[in-house]
Amino acid sequence: MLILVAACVLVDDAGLVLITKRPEGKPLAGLWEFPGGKVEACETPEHALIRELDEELGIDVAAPALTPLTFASYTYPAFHLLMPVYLCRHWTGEVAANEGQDLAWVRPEALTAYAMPPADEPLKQILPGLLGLSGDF
Ligand SMILES: Nc1nc2c([nH]c(=O)n2[C@H]2C[C@H](O)[C@@H](COP(=O)(O)OP(=O)(O)OP(=O)(O)O)O2)c(=O)[nH]1
Repeated sequence: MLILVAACVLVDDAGLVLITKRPEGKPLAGLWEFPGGKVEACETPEHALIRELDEELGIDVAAPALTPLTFASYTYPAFHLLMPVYLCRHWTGEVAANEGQDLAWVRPEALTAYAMPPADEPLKQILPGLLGLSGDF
Protein backbone atom coordinates (compact mmCIF):
# COMPACT_ATOMS: atom_id res chain seq x y z
CA MET A 1 0.00 0.00 0.00
CA LEU A 2 1.28 3.44 -0.93
CA ILE A 3 0.69 6.27 1.54
CA LEU A 4 1.10 9.86 0.37
CA VAL A 5 2.24 12.31 3.06
CA ALA A 6 3.07 15.95 2.38
CA ALA A 7 5.77 17.53 4.56
CA CYS A 8 7.29 20.95 4.85
CA VAL A 9 10.71 22.37 5.63
CA LEU A 10 9.78 25.67 7.28
CA VAL A 11 12.79 27.98 7.34
CA ASP A 12 12.79 31.15 9.45
CA ASP A 13 14.67 34.40 8.83
CA ALA A 14 17.70 33.05 10.72
CA GLY A 15 17.87 29.97 8.49
CA LEU A 16 16.58 27.61 11.17
CA VAL A 17 14.36 24.65 10.26
CA LEU A 18 11.31 23.60 12.26
CA ILE A 19 10.94 20.01 13.41
CA THR A 20 8.19 18.65 15.64
CA LYS A 21 8.12 15.64 17.91
CA ARG A 22 5.62 12.87 17.19
CA PRO A 23 3.38 12.49 20.25
CA GLU A 24 3.01 9.41 22.41
CA GLY A 25 0.41 7.00 21.11
CA LYS A 26 1.16 7.58 17.42
CA PRO A 27 3.36 5.32 15.33
CA LEU A 28 7.02 6.42 15.50
CA ALA A 29 6.26 8.29 18.75
CA GLY A 30 9.05 10.42 20.14
CA LEU A 31 10.81 10.86 16.81
CA TRP A 32 11.28 14.32 15.29
CA GLU A 33 9.72 15.01 11.91
CA PHE A 34 8.94 17.74 9.45
CA PRO A 35 5.44 19.13 9.90
CA GLY A 36 2.79 17.72 7.57
CA GLY A 37 0.51 14.76 7.28
CA LYS A 38 -1.43 12.40 5.08
CA VAL A 39 -2.94 13.66 1.84
CA GLU A 40 -6.66 12.89 1.98
CA ALA A 41 -8.66 11.71 -1.02
CA CYS A 42 -9.47 14.59 -3.38
CA GLU A 43 -6.78 16.80 -1.79
CA THR A 44 -3.65 18.03 -3.51
CA PRO A 45 -0.39 17.67 -1.54
CA GLU A 46 -0.21 21.46 -1.33
CA HIS A 47 -3.71 21.77 0.10
CA ALA A 48 -3.07 18.93 2.56
CA LEU A 49 0.03 20.74 3.76
CA ILE A 50 -1.72 24.09 4.08
CA ARG A 51 -4.43 22.34 6.13
CA GLU A 52 -1.93 20.49 8.35
CA LEU A 53 0.19 23.60 8.96
CA ASP A 54 -2.91 25.46 10.05
CA GLU A 55 -4.13 22.61 12.28
CA GLU A 56 -0.76 21.69 13.82
CA LEU A 57 1.00 25.04 13.99
CA GLY A 58 -1.66 27.72 13.54
CA ILE A 59 0.04 29.39 10.59
CA ASP A 60 -1.38 30.45 7.24
CA VAL A 61 0.59 29.45 4.18
CA ALA A 62 -0.33 30.49 0.64
CA ALA A 63 0.09 27.84 -2.06
CA PRO A 64 2.68 29.91 -4.01
CA ALA A 65 4.87 29.99 -0.88
CA LEU A 66 5.33 26.21 -1.12
CA THR A 67 8.27 25.28 -3.33
CA PRO A 68 8.92 21.61 -4.17
CA LEU A 69 12.26 20.75 -2.56
CA THR A 70 12.79 16.99 -2.48
CA PHE A 71 10.99 13.79 -1.51
CA ALA A 72 11.30 10.73 0.68
CA SER A 73 10.42 7.20 -0.41
CA TYR A 74 10.66 4.45 2.20
CA THR A 75 9.15 1.02 2.82
CA TYR A 76 7.75 0.66 6.35
CA PRO A 77 6.48 -2.77 7.46
CA ALA A 78 2.83 -1.80 6.88
CA PHE A 79 3.06 0.55 3.87
CA HIS A 80 5.31 2.38 1.49
CA LEU A 81 5.69 6.08 2.27
CA LEU A 82 5.96 8.58 -0.55
CA MET A 83 6.52 12.01 0.90
CA PRO A 84 6.91 15.13 -1.22
CA VAL A 85 8.82 17.72 0.81
CA TYR A 86 8.23 21.42 0.22
CA LEU A 87 10.24 24.46 1.25
CA CYS A 88 8.40 27.36 2.87
CA ARG A 89 10.03 30.59 4.03
CA HIS A 90 6.95 32.80 4.20
CA TRP A 91 3.83 32.41 6.30
CA THR A 92 1.55 34.51 8.43
CA GLY A 93 0.90 34.01 12.13
CA GLU A 94 3.17 32.79 14.90
CA VAL A 95 4.18 29.13 14.96
CA ALA A 96 2.44 27.49 17.94
CA ALA A 97 2.28 23.94 19.25
CA ASN A 98 -1.47 23.60 18.66
CA GLU A 99 -1.45 19.89 19.46
CA GLY A 100 0.88 20.18 22.48
CA GLN A 101 3.77 18.77 20.48
CA ASP A 102 7.40 19.69 21.19
CA LEU A 103 8.87 22.05 18.61
CA ALA A 104 12.50 22.76 17.79
CA TRP A 105 14.11 25.27 15.42
CA VAL A 106 17.45 23.81 14.37
CA ARG A 107 20.29 24.56 12.02
CA PRO A 108 20.06 22.28 8.97
CA GLU A 109 23.50 20.82 9.78
CA ALA A 110 22.25 19.95 13.29
CA LEU A 111 19.38 17.73 12.09
CA THR A 112 21.69 14.72 12.31
CA ALA A 113 21.61 15.08 16.12
CA TYR A 114 17.85 14.41 16.21
CA ALA A 115 16.23 10.99 16.05
CA MET A 116 13.90 11.06 13.04
CA PRO A 117 11.89 8.38 11.19
CA PRO A 118 14.04 6.21 8.93
CA ALA A 119 12.39 7.76 5.87
CA ASP A 120 13.92 11.10 6.89
CA GLU A 121 17.52 9.87 7.21
CA PRO A 122 18.53 10.77 3.63
CA LEU A 123 16.85 14.16 4.04
CA LYS A 124 19.05 15.00 7.03
CA GLN A 125 22.10 14.49 4.84
CA ILE A 126 21.00 16.51 1.80
CA LEU A 127 19.07 19.38 3.38
CA PRO A 128 22.05 21.59 4.29
CA GLY A 129 23.17 21.53 0.68
CA LEU A 130 19.67 21.98 -0.73
CA LEU A 131 18.92 24.92 1.53
CA GLY A 132 22.28 26.50 0.82
CA LEU A 133 21.41 26.46 -2.87
CA SER A 134 17.75 27.31 -2.55
CA GLY A 135 18.02 31.10 -2.72
CA ASP A 136 15.39 33.41 -1.28
CA PHE A 137 12.02 32.06 -2.39
N1 LIG B 1 4.63 14.64 8.76
C1 LIG B 1 5.62 13.76 8.61
N2 LIG B 1 5.37 12.42 8.55
C2 LIG B 1 6.43 11.61 8.39
C3 LIG B 1 7.75 12.09 8.30
N3 LIG B 1 8.59 11.04 8.13
C4 LIG B 1 7.85 9.92 8.15
O1 LIG B 1 8.25 8.77 8.03
N4 LIG B 1 6.53 10.25 8.30
C5 LIG B 1 5.45 9.27 8.36
C6 LIG B 1 4.96 9.04 9.77
C7 LIG B 1 3.52 8.58 9.50
O2 LIG B 1 3.55 7.18 9.20
C8 LIG B 1 3.14 9.35 8.27
C9 LIG B 1 2.41 10.62 8.63
O3 LIG B 1 1.21 10.26 9.11
P1 LIG B 1 0.49 10.94 10.33
O4 LIG B 1 -0.28 9.88 11.00
O5 LIG B 1 1.40 11.77 11.14
O6 LIG B 1 -0.41 11.90 9.52
P2 LIG B 1 -1.68 12.65 9.98
O7 LIG B 1 -1.25 13.92 10.65
O8 LIG B 1 -2.52 12.76 8.76
O9 LIG B 1 -2.22 11.71 11.12
P3 LIG B 1 -3.59 11.03 11.46
O10 LIG B 1 -4.64 11.94 10.94
O11 LIG B 1 -3.56 9.68 10.80
O12 LIG B 1 -3.50 10.96 12.94
O13 LIG B 1 4.35 9.72 7.62
C10 LIG B 1 8.00 13.49 8.37
O14 LIG B 1 9.13 14.00 8.31
N5 LIG B 1 6.90 14.27 8.52
